[in-house]
Amino acid sequence: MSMLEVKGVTQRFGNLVAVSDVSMAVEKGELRALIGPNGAGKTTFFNLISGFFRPTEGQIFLEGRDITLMPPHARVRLGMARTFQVTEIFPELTVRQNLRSPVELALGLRLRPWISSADNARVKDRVQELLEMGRLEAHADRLTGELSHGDQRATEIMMALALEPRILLLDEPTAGMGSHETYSTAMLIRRLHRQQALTIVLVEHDMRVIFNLADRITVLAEGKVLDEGTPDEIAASEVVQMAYLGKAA
Ligand SMILES: Nc1ncnc2c1ncn2[C@@H]1O[C@H](COP(=O)(O)OP(=O)(O)OP(=O)(O)O)[C@@H](O)[C@H]1O
Repeated sequence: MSMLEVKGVTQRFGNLVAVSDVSMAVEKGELRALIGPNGAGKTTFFNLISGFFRPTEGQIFLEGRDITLMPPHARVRLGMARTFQVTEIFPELTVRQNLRSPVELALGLRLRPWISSADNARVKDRVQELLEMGRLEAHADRLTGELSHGDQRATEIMMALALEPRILLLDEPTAGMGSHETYSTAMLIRRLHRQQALTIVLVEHDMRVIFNLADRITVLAEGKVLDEGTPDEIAASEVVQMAYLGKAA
């Protein structure tokens, strides 16, 4: 059974068909990249997967369960976590404080009026583990808003990971970064993918990141799947070169 299966999904906005009859299956432990020119429908498709939009047509399954009509928070409970193009951290909190809430949520402690010292120790240990995994220990007690763009993004990715997702959706994780930060963010994603055997779907514009990280690539153009395959297959694909890279094969 696939981790994520999208069947014939269409999203219309009035007369505009942003996503048109798209199907895609992502297997457990796979890192799938979604690429396509501007306006191809990548963000819309991501919003459909994570539940921010309900498709006009089609169905979406998470580990065989129909989640098409499920709101985002219910998908989170089933193990789907997402980061956004614009980082969603609390800049006035430290990195450690930012990580605490999703850890409490994952441990089922979020709505408790008080937390026992044993539970508090569990939260602290898990936060520490996430800081280490994200290579953020040195910044743990700094205000997140004062960190570099790359470290803020790493914090956000670790906040998503704190929810112990089975599938992680990353929306342009290297957007707005210089080459050094892009590289370290790509390495973080690779480490998490390998060490945690995590299924990841990412939308990304940076071709080096995509071709270095992805197991498979789905290319969208004008709302449709233009091609799908391994990085080598996509690099050699004539339709992709014609439509996406804008040059003759
Ligand atoms: N909420 C909306 N209402 C109306 N039209 C929308 C909406 N969201 C997206 N669109 C349109 O749907 C099409 C696909 O947009 P989308 O943002 O999904 O593409 P994209 O591949 O993510 O582009 P980019 O790479 O520029 O982010 C575009 O023509 C866009 O203008």
